[in-house]
Amino acid sequence: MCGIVGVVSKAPVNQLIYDALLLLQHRGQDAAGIVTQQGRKFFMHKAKGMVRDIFRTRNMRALPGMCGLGQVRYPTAGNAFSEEEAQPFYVNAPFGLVLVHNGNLTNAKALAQELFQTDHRHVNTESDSEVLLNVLAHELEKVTRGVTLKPADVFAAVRGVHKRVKGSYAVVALIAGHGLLAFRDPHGIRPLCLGHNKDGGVMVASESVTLEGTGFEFDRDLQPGEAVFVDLEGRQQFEQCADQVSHNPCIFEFVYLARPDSVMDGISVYQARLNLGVTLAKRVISTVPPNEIDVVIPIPESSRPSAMELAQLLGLPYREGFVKNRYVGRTFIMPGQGVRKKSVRQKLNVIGSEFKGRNVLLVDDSIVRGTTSREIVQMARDAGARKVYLASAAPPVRFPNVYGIDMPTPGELVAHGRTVEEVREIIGCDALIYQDVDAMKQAIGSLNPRLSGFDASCFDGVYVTGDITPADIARLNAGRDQGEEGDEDTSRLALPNAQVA
Ligand SMILES: O=P(O)(O)OC[C@H]1O[C@H](OP(=O)(O)OP(=O)(O)O)[C@H](O)[C@@H]1O
Ligand SMILES: NC(=O)CC[C@H](N)C(=O)O
Ligand SMILES: [Mg+2]
Repeated sequence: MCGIVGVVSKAPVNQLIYDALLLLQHRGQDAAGIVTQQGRKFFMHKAKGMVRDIFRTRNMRALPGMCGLGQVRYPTAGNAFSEEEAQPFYVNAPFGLVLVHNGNLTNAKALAQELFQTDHRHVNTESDSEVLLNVLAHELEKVTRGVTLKPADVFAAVRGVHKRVKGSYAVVALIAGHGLLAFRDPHGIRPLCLGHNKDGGVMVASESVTLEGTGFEFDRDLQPGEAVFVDLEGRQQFEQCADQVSHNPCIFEFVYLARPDSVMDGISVYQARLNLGVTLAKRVISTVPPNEIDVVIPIPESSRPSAMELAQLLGLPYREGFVKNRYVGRTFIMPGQGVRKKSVRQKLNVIGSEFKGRNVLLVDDSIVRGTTSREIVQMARDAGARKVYLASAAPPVRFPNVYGIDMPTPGELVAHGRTVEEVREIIGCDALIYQDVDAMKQAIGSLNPRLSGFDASCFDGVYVTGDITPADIARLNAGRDQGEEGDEDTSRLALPNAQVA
């Protein structure tokens, strides 16, 4: 999951896109970039790091124009350390195109070959997003003649993209001198919504909080397979460009990725997390009698709504036992296990008095590699807790994700091939309570019965785009360079977060 945004406005957009990217920072901490367009010319600045570190005043001044797009990157393909794989990507023909992408293509390797051999296009990085841009460029080239461009041509090109590309993709692109294009994959796995402001501006963004936080009004989510073309006057045209669609948003967005103040595909992320707390409370009762629990403590940040609701239902006190250092970013989306492990201790510290002599129920939104839980349980014990119980608002993460969440190999998932009891032993808690897969789907799905279902592949192993084989997973993972503990690169990557202070 990355965060993407695009704007067509009647005023300069550089500051607006910067502000939008700050509101999307939780979706990607590794790199960021902005492109603006003035006349037929694009202006770009992109680099590794957090938004605040990348854009200095001189960079902002060099981004003129009244339309543009931006991205914050959380790498799930190619090389996490390569500055060249930061987005946006640019190709010069046809017209001049720039693109930002949230998602992950599952056939990027085959497409890259095809682009080279058949379409005679050169892809210069390992990024699937650069492949996607070149497929779009090729499809656009096929349907256009001369230098004029009609929305119908753009939609025909998106049709071509849907036919060739597999996986998940929410996309925003600029076509030089013509306008902004945005589209969503036919399963609607990754989010994308649209809004307007009172000055005639149009914005597309990954999350509704981006619109709200920048003075835009939310109009609607883009539908799976649908594309919108916004010309430079702000006129919008929509078209369904996929032959077959289903609506299966990624359930992990509601569990962890998105901000709780966003509404996605008709579902309030906050309400989804409250509902998960309700169903988790039922699981807790059947495992640990509530009178054996003295206090419920959330593991900040994302678990708070679920923990709060759970505590209220069980009639238990809800207390803050961990203080988060706000200058350390989200640990799960950091590349490299070494950085992640170190960051949990840097990020969270105990308030000892909440633990001493008590039986505590810690609540997290999810347990993925177990990095956070292992450290946290030990910290609770060191602070004098008598019993440490742990509850997860999501079910065990047992399968790799191929749609834009960085959990590519089964081996790194603490619950893969293990029973709950085996995971409990590894984490070192006295009882481990997981959410149930169907209860999770019901808790969130009940908030929008019109959905076809969810992509819940990391929990149930069902891949909504069709069968993903172990060979596909191995192929998608090959070439990933995420660094290992002690790598020079990984320690370097920890710096931007520390420097934000
Ligand atoms: O089992 P793990 O591999 O450790 O991953 C799961 C943890 O990572 C996330 O926290 P993170 O610190 O990224 O973000 P948050 O502050 O939003 O909770 C998530 O909320 C869990 O706490
Ligand atoms: N998580 C994402 O959406 C990442 C987009 C793209 N696959 C990249 O690695 O840059
Ligand atoms: Mg967390």
